[in-house]
Amino acid sequence: MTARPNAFPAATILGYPRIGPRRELKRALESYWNGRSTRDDLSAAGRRLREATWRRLTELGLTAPPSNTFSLYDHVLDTAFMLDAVPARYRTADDVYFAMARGTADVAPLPMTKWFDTNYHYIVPEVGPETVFRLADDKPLREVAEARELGISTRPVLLGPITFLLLSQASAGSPDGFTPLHRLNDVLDVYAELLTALAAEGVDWVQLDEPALVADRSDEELAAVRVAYERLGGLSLADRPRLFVSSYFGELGAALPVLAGCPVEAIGLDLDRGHDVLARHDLGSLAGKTVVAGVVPGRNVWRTHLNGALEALRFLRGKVGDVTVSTSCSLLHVPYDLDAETDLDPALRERLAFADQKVGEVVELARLLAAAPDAVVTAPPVRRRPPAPEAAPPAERSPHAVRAAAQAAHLRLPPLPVTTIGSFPQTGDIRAARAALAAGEITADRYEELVKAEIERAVRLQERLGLDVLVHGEPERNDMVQYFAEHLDGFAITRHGWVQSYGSRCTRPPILHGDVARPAPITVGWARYAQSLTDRPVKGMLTGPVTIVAWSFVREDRPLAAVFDQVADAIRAEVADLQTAGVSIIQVDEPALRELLPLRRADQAAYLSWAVGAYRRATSVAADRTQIHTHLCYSDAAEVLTAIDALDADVTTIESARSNARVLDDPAMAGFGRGLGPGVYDIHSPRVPSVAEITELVETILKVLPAEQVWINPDCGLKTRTYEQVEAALANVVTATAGIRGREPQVLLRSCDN
Ligand code: MET
Ligand SMILES: [Zn+2]
Repeated sequence: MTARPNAFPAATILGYPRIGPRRELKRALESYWNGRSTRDDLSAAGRRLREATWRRLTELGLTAPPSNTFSLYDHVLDTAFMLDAVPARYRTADDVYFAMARGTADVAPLPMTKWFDTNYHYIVPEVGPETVFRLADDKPLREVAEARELGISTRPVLLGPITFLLLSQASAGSPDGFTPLHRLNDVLDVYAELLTALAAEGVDWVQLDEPALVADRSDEELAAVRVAYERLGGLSLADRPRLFVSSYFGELGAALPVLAGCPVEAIGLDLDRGHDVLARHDLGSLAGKTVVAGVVPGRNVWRTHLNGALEALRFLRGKVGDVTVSTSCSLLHVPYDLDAETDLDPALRERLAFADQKVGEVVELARLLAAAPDAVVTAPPVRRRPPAPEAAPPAERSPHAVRAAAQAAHLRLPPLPVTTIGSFPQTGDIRAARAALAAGEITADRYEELVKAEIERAVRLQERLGLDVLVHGEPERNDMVQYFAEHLDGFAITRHGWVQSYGSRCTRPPILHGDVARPAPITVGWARYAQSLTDRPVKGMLTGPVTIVAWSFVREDRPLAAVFDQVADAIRAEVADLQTAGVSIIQVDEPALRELLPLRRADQAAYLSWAVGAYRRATSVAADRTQIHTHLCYSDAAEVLTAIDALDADVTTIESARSNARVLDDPAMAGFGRGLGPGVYDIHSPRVPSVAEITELVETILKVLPAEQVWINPDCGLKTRTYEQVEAALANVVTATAGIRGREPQVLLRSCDN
């Protein structure tokens, strides 16, 4: 790869994981938060990780690797901090940055939400008319200098101004009609200052990430894109580095001609998700710019089909001239290195590429592209997608009214039944037992005894507190998806495949690589044991097909809809077996229903119909008198309410305590015709809600929903809480419910309870 002066490197990546190959950052953060180390220790840990990353990327063949892709918590938070968008209430905290991320004893943290359609979560900045922007932190410059000391020049990566503002929320008290985008000009002042400072440091190129441009954008937003990049690109090349605006997670759509018309030197296209862009007639408008072609998928763990990628690169080169090989997005969303996975089946390993292998792929593709400079592909390469399967119509259950009557007669529950979402606290003992089993230090029989003891503890507690529908507490599960993946054919589990979810939190997504099937019942033994301990109904507890797929790395050689159906069939077999074992209530959780929702509205209906189809396929084997529950964790359920409704579960539990049941203000919510349990206990906080608070919340709910539809439950599972907190909180939930039942018995009496 010979460098032309000021040319963009021939191969690059948009970003790299930062948590550390052995989760070093997680350890460093947690030790700092627990007061076991200093801020300096934490900074030193960060420096070591950055150094290791730049050295590794250089060794793998990248020139000018990206910098400023590291973050102590989140890159959106870093951007807010850098621009001094720090709400006043955090300014007096000892550590302002972490106060915004995690809150303090006095102030709640900024909200956190999902980064587009990934499992990464970012901190939502707050921007108001009063925010005074200034360049308050020089992190991008510091990282450039730090790398240079190692003899490595880097390309700093910044979150673009448009995406930053579109992801921000208006601060409380902003006037009606205000949106953060109204502050664009002020934010651009700071970006301009930063660009000038970077140029003074000798930086050649800077990357501005604008993933928000792959979602539907209004004319006003597109106009803002033009304003931003005419302004920044309009700076003279003495005062700024060359600008590379990267888009990812989909196609640029209407933003493509806008960006193409701006004085920026390079534009990044996601050719994995946005492969169809190759057929666009306006690609020629990119001539004269460097096109950074994201042909190596950054979001999955599969090897790239090098021939197909090369064909796309050659076609693009024929259209636009200067082409660089890249990943489709940052590699933040994949594990570091396949070489660490020595236990994986070699045949599967052959098919996989983690971050380091993907770096190898971009380098190899750049070599192949350069090796035949005249090779041009003239017709846009079409991606050979596997054919869509025949859509099998979802099997139907009887109408809800019929089921409700059968269930009422069978279950004979009191009005406002009290239940929980599934998990009880995961004690240190049960985690230790699982580790001991994995290490071969205890036998499977001993492990079973320990799990049974935990189940009994949870069941006895629920009986003593007076809950109406019990759970077994899920002590046997390390994670609600991994547990099922470990028991189904077609999945592999990695050892070190951690991916950052937020802050210090990581998940290890299973790899769904083959045909999914259930070789044997998974949960039936535990469910049967739990039910044998009590006369009250104990819910069977399963993870739904959509969530299993959403939280795994999924094969791409079959259509997604077909994969959903296979997973659905496995769960359906489990539902059938639970039912045969005498379980009368089965909960099939779908907390990830919204996660795979496509970013563009036009694609959403098709996704929701597969997702809903898979859920119904999994649950429609339930007899009328078997009550199907589902659980979703978020409060803005209204967004996918039609889909939730279409799941056709008999009872749906959602989060609502955190938002004071505001979820019910949505008019759509009032039309929801089946059982609904808006959470009355916020399990995300160690606080124990009082009887009065819970009573008030239930009363708010009863103003909107007919009492015979209402269930009383926490917001989500209890696994992250302690037994002490859970016992106190659930006791208050039961007391509050009993008070309300006592007060309004006639209203609450169910027609079937005569
Ligand atoms: C993220 S939703 C969690 C549902 C699961 N049944 C639990 O209680 O833990
Ligand atoms: Zn939940």
